[in-house]
Amino acid sequence: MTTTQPPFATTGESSAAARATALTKVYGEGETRVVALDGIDVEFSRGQFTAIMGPSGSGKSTLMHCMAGLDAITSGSATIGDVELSRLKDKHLTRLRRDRIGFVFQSFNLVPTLTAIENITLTMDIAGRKPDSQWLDQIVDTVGLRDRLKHRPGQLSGGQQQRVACARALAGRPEIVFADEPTGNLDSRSGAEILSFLRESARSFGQTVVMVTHDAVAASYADRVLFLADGRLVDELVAPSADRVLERMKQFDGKGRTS
Ligand SMILES: Nc1ncnc2c1ncn2[C@@H]1O[C@H](COP(=O)(O)OP(=O)(O)OP(=O)(O)O)[C@@H](O)[C@H]1O
Repeated sequence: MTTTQPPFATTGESSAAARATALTKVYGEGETRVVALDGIDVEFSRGQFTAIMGPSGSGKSTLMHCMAGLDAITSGSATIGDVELSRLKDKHLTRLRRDRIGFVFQSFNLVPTLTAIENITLTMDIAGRKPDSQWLDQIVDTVGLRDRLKHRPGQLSGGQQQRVACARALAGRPEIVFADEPTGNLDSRSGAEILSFLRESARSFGQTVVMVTHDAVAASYADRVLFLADGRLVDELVAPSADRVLERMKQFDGKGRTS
């Protein structure tokens, strides 16, 4: 069997793990036309943990979906490493998502019939990639799952399930991890563990992480917070505290516009 090099193999020279340039996303047309993203320019540097905040409908999920190749963009560009997503055919986009991007969802999205360790290595098993056992060990220990690896999701608490999902996201050493409200279904203690892990993965492992959240405390774990309103990037806080994030959020009115 011959294996072909994926078209998204890159030199690794780009300093940013991901980048949006004049990224625009329009849904519908005519009366139902919605400009969800309106010319976004943003860079996600390697090893940086970024939180995305903004009022409901401001475009947070759309930005994440477009950057992760889950939604097609209308104009501009979205790149992972040096790869322009809009140039990829579906098959290659699927492969890029599988091999280069890690996902953590609010609802964990684990396979109920598989054990924790089988869930963690599932993506690599599907890709036919052999997990790096030393790396796996390190992740499993960092998330504190060593004694739960043979448990199925139904035998784990929500926090433990989300730790499995985090380990799964990092297992293949992806270019970038996208986390969509990862603590939305967790109590504050379990949430804090997940957020500490995401922060630690950026600091200790150089993992690039982008997280959408509504929670100022969650955002304060990030290196920086981006604020969206009406599909535009309107502000950024570096080394945020929960108080500063809350203060900034108060400047949005109920319709999601900045005051
Ligand atoms: N599939 C779709 N079809 C049409 N409009 C959509 C679609 N997805 C999102 N939108 C619209 O795009 C805009 C941005 O939505 P998006 O879900 O990205 O916002 P959000 O900031 O993630 O909101 P929330 O905080 O409520 O999850 C909204 O006006 C939304 O109604």
